[in-house]
Amino acid sequence: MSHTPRSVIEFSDVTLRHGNLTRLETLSFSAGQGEVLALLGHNGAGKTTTMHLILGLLSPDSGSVEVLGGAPDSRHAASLRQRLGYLPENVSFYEALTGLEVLDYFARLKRADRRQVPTLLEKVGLGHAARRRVKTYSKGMRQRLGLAQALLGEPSLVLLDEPTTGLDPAATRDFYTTLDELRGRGGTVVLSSHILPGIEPYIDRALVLGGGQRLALGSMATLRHEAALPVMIRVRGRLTGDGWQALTQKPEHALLAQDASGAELAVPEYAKLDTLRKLAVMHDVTDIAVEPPTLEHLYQHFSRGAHP
Ligand SMILES: Nc1ncnc2c1ncn2[C@@H]1O[C@H](COP(=O)(O)OP(=O)(O)OP(=O)(O)O)[C@@H](O)[C@H]1O
Repeated sequence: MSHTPRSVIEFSDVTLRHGNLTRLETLSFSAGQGEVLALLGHNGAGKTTTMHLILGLLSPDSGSVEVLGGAPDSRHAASLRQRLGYLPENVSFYEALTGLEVLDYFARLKRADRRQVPTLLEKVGLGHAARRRVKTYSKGMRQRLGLAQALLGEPSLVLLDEPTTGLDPAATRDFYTTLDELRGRGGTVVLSSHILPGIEPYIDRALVLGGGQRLALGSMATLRHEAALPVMIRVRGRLTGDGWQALTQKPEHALLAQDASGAELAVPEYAKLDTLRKLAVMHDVTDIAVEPPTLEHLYQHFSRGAHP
């Protein structure tokens, strides 16, 4: 029997203005239990505003926001705070405290079990630096401490604003592995990111915002289907035969580059298999690689022309 995940976040036609400025306009989306949703958008697109509405720090002018079964700007806020973790965009801590002391302080604030503090520091790779003062931490170490803070109390929902800023590639991978664990135990994650390469395997859906509006929402498969961008086919070999000439002259094929070692063809999805079949039997073809549009391509496609 198929199981529909419970909705953890529900935005219905949310509009928020500030004077003449529209920060969000009729934004609707939901996020389910155990889902990782990425918020993507240029500077000023409305990502942080969306997070602040989820946190109850802002209230919509019209429309409604529901988080874990209630409005976050209502009396529901107190119980919500216990079940929610948040890593703000610019994280800062008391410099004179050690990592252990900082996290212990936040555990007390959040009324979370303080015994989990050393384990969390280990989990984010700060075990060795737990007793060092935060002022000696690098940017990446501060970011890891911020993540540990957001994970205190096993939250049902975690909001992460630009979480991988300042992290090196290994730390970014560790970070996403931690998110996978969270998702594995049914936690919901909403993260905003400018750093697109590499995040595809870890997110379930992406919400592309522009000028406070929803420009696209869906899984990679849905976004690829909607964008209908061509697939890139890289062919290796000395491509001179009649078959190759005929293929590149097809109106739906775009020959992007060609030299003595090979060529790049952009082909619509519907023509992909037919093209591959033809390439596979050509004697001058020695290798074929197929690259579907990446999240970065899709993001560029959907946010083209969007104003902040
Ligand atoms: N405190 C504020 N008062 C008034 N307007 C604001 C405030 N904060 C943000 N805005 C405006 O709201 C809109 C959305 O901003 P928001 O910070 O949500 O964007 P963002 O997508 O998070 O951008 P960034 O990638 O730069 O963090 C922008 O037009 C911005 O100028």
